[in-house]
Amino acid sequence: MSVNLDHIIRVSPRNGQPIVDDVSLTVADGSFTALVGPSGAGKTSLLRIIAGLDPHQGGQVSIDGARVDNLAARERNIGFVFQHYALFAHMSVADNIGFGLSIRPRRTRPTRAEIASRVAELLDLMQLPGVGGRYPHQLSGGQRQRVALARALATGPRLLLLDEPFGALDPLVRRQIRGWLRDLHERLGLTTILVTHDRQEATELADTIALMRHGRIVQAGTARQLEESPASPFVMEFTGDVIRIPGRVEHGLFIADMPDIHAFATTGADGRADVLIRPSDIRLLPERGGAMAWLRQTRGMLGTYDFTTSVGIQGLRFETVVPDGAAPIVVNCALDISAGRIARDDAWIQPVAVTATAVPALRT
Ligand SMILES: Nc1ncnc2c1ncn2[C@@H]1O[C@H](COP(=O)(O)OP(=O)(O)OP(=O)(O)O)[C@@H](O)[C@H]1O
Repeated sequence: MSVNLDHIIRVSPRNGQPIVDDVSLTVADGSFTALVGPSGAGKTSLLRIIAGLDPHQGGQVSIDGARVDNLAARERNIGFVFQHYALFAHMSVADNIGFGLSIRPRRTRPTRAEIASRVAELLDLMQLPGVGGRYPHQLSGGQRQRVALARALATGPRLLLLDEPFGALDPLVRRQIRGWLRDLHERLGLTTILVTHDRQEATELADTIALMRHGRIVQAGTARQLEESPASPFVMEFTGDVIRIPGRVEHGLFIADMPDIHAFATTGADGRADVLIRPSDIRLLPERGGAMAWLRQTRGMLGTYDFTTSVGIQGLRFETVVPDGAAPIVVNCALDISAGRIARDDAWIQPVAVTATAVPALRT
């Protein structure tokens, strides 16, 4: 099932402020999409609008090309699982899973035998054979969430919405469940939208990641696209480790405030600016400055350095490639940060590195 969101707006019923602010997104049939972003970004709200659980004040939601804005949640045939979408404690696992089928109107309701057979099939699919007679409190957290998934899938939806379904599970179980969920998604030909705080989880599971902030989607694409071509400094900081180095652009050069960092050419306009760089893109240049870098630990080709400038400024710690033949303490060194991106006020003034033409560090 494809999902198309067209300029969706939802305002807070409390204060009229936008919660979802002009969001457009296309989710392809059979794809796995992750909605990520900081707390309060509007991820859950967007999911609830798709599910039909919350109203929206502007825009259109279409599923498989047909508008569903006026359809109630149960008419959309969507499966959803929320982190705290508790199972019915007084019902057995089998009754929990079969619940959605058993409350259907008489003319579309399957027989008891058909429901039992569907429940057994789902328990098998969830790798939970033999637990149908147990009660939720007799299951582990991971098992309970799989039962919640089985319940969501019982009516045969082709669209599955998951809101932090594994948020309460311990990291090991969480990782195991990930592989299994992706497999389930493929096998059942589902279209899945997952809300998660966990960047790693989104990267491992999803074909498309939509990063939200302040009710908007700031960038949507593959994990690689977001990491390699972040649309803004916020996206770069959200998608991996970043070091921010303050400085200024002057006459076509970025000049860091800190000494022993080589200035480099930029096309950005003059004024205050920051370089944002992945630590592994920082190059340590022995014999090219007056600073000292102390190798704290190594990991393969990479080393974690503490960098102290020639005027004694400390505090820059980064993991990067250990230069050939470098001693554990590299004296008289400088840094090349020309592989970074230059930002001003949360926007790029130079989103990609201009081919490095680093000039010697200025001693300021
Ligand atoms: N029913 C509501 N009434 C008023 N405000 C709401 C309502 N639902 C959500 N909000 C507000 O909308 C904003 C977005 O909330 P939402 O839960 O969608 O964000 P989120 O990105 O899912 O956050 P989290 O990751 O913490 O779950 C928040 O500021 C929240 O307080």
